[in-house]
Amino acid sequence: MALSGDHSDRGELRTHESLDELRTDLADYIADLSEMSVKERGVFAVALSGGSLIGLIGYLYFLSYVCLLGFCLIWFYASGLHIWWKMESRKLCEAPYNKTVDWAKWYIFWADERVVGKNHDDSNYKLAKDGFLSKVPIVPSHVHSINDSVSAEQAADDYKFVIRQLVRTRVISVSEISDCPKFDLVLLGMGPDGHVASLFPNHSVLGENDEWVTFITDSPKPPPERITFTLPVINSASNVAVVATGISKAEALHLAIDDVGPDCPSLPARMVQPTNGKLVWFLDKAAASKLDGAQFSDLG
Ligand SMILES: O=C(O)[C@H](O)[C@@H](O)[C@H](O)[C@H](O)COP(=O)(O)O
Repeated sequence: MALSGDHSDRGELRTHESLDELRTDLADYIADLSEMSVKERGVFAVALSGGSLIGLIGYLYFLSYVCLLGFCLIWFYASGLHIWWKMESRKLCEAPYNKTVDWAKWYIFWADERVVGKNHDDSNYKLAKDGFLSKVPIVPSHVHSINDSVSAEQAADDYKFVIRQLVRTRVISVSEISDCPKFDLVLLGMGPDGHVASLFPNHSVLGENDEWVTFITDSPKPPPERITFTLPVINSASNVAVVATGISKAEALHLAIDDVGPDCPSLPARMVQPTNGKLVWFLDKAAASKLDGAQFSDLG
């Protein structure tokens, strides 16, 4: 059973009993936004991040290897668990969404990317391609990954250029308030330190207000070289979803969401505050365990 509630100005909280439930709710949420955006604008421009998020909308590639080893798969089927799993969980790349979502209208971007080759195991593009993009009929030319053959600085510049072209042609909308691109949806994970995209605590990049996309070469989470959307771009989106699961995220979520006074104003996850858009947090019970004051109500 999912619990949902608004948390003052920190957006809507959706806390789930299990990852299967979270997956299904996230898939419904994204499918609904896609439908609305295609109806209104004819397209759906979505920015992905890396990390466990992709495993929740698609598959984590390494799981295939595990299953290929045989034991897990045989046990899974022999025990009948697969029937329960199919009933409880729906992923965005599976039925019914693989048929009902208008994939041809999707445009894919990355809110952050590691500056490595596209075939490198650290690549967020590879993670998304293997686990999600290759499972649904998205038009290959609508997938905008970074230039992986140049420096981090150049890759950020090139990505800005690509985004600017697509803002001109209105594939990506533009914010009425700033001149920032306005993505229909920015999907973020959150690290145990409260980082989102590649915006890390106490990093100077948090103060970058002029650029749409910037780069870092000293990421505390490897690999060190990354490009990232800046806060003004994330906060100009029509919808921002932060997906965080597991007990390791609990303290950072408390600092990002609860009323903690002036203690944590510069925690990156707390700085996610869409100006005109909607912020939704997708959590499991472990991640939500240190939140206080949340008014939950049954989603039914
Ligand atoms: O490329 C990256 O490293 C990510 O974009 C990063 O921001 C990630 O989303 C968080 O670190 C959460 O990752 P987990 O969900 O795996 O903890």
